[in-house]
Amino acid sequence: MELKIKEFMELVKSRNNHEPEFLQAVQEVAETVIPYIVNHDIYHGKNILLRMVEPERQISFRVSWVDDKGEIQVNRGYRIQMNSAIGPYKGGLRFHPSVNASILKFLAFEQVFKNSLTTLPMGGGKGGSDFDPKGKSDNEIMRFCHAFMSELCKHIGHNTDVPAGDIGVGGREIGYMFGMYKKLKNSFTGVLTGKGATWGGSLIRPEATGYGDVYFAQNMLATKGDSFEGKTVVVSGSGNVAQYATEKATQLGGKVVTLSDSSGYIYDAEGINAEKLAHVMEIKNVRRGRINEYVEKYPNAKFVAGERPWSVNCDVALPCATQNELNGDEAKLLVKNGCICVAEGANMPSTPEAIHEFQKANILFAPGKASNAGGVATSGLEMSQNSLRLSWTREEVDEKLKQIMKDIHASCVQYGTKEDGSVDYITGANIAGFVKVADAMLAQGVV
Ligand SMILES: NC(=O)C1=CN([C@@H]2O[C@H](COP(=O)(O)OP(=O)(O)OC[C@H]3O[C@@H](n4cnc5c(N)ncnc54)[C@H](OP(=O)(O)O)[C@@H]3O)[C@@H](O)[C@H]2O)C=CC1
Ligand SMILES: O=C(O)CCC(=O)C(=O)O
Repeated sequence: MELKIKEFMELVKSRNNHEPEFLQAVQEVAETVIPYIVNHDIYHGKNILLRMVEPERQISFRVSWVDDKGEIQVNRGYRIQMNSAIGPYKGGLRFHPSVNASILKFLAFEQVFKNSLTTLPMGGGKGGSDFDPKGKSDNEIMRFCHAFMSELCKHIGHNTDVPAGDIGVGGREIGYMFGMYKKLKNSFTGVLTGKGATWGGSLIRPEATGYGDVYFAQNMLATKGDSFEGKTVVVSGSGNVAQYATEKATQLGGKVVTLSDSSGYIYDAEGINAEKLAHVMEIKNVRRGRINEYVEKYPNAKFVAGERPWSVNCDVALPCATQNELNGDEAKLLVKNGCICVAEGANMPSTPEAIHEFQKANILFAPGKASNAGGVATSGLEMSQNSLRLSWTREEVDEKLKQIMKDIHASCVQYGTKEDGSVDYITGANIAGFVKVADAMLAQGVV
């Protein structure tokens, strides 16, 4: 078996040698899915996984725009259309200076499995740009989004590829991109999700990734007869996912004591309650400031510059910032300090060494492709509402989201339960995600 995995990875490496994040994501899937393929004759001789690691289409394009000083700026835009076996390509757009083909391919690859897990008919894709939104004026953001969409619009469509937000892309950016798409195509369609509630968006979509992450952790804790009540929770990030994970964990009786951004983390031993979270949202979503501003209003809290929050004692950890933000040593520290549950809100935030530590300690660990799938699932619900030309209430969407997270948890349990009765959520998520896509690919032949 190890030889098969090694041979497969050597082939993937030879084609994608300079893409470490992509190789990391593929390695994790290969280790869990190849043994499953070996034991299931229907997949033999079909090279399904080899087909799945090759994007169906990879688009890269120039984005030229004019900044407030009148200077011409050039960025690179991308869309990776990874797999459309079970539905139109679906996945977010990331605007961050670190964006490159490796990062977007890892995200698009994971998206294929995640979207399959949601139970909804969505293929996988991802895109974005190396554009840095930090410090840009609102007009500069608008001009960039318009320029980006003036090319992307040629490659997407409500039945072809439906992008959404990710790091650096929220409601504001989706609005500007939607406006340009509509103008260029002269057509009002559900081509993007994460739209405003009055122009085709779904209620609960802004909350969905963070809420879904907490619902997933709630399901994991329930397998041990446990809950969020009275738990100390460490959250990283302070963007969309972190904010709503904090809100839901608090509503369920947990006490969230940290949030972070790329400059460091804040620690508030008294807990980040609803009022304090509203202040974080004001700092981050309105003033677009830094997390250290929190301690100006709440001086009992402290700001730790240049560090991540994983040394803080907790019962539950929710990494909600970015990939590879939690390493092996930090995982060891979390376990040593009593953490019993880690549910990834971000995509691939734990390094392979960190995952190894969590698995060695046999604590509850959920990979992002399962635990953060609530965001894209609610995007799927937004697409359904757009097709029906209807809007569901908050309660209706939240109920559907809860049920989807429960179903994803059940799929992980179905495919990931080990002989000793514990659940390997990585194996469960990868195999459950794989089976649906692979079966569709088999049915559709070699295309
Ligand atoms: N939005 C969604 O619906 C979904 C998002 N995700 C994933 O969740 C994660 C967070 O996304 P989201 O909340 O939407 O993004 P936001 O842009 O709203 O927030 C990102 C947060 O992560 C921090 N961050 C980003 N890059 C780094 C870095 N290199 N080092 C430290 N901190 C960093 C940011 O800090 P700073 O401002 O300093 O950069 C910010 O606090 C990502 O991994 C994303 O792929 C997954 C599923 C759906
Ligand atoms: O809602 C979507 O389509 C995208 C969400 C996303 O990018 C993700 O799940 O990582």
